[in-house]
Amino acid sequence: MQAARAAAEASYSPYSRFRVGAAVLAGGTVFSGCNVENASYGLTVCAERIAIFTAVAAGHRRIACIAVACVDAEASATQASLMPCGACLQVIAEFGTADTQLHVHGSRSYTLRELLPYAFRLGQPASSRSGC
Ligand SMILES: O=c1ccn([C@H]2C[C@H](O)[C@@H](CO)O2)c(=O)[nH]1
Ligand SMILES: [Zn+2]
Repeated sequence: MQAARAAAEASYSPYSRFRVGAAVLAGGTVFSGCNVENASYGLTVCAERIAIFTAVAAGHRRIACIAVACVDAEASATQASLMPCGACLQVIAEFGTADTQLHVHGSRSYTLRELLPYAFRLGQPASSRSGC
């Protein structure tokens, strides 16, 4: 959670002014990311996916857990629904397991099973595939 909060400081969020940071534990190393927005709003990528893709780019295929922090949460009227979005849950499903813990905004923790009980999967998970 500390790494997630630190990562949020680099958030590029001039449109939403909503700074989010995420940190994943993979192979004993913490990889972090922040949300990166775009003038073409739909191109925005969440902090969670940046953190996970950074871990994958470093050679990891399995994430142990993920923490997400929004440093602007206290000022936000949407505080009650600060949960990872569906796209990020699907990406967590790709590299985690049903038991992967999500530590959300310092409030409480959830398993992926709780938040995405019916994740879409194609055969073997990415982590156990050989080759690419
Ligand atoms: O779990 C979340 C929810 C939202 N955002 C980002 C996307 C966008 O930049 C801003 C507002 O939705 O927050 C994240 O990074 N992670
Ligand atoms: Zn997301």
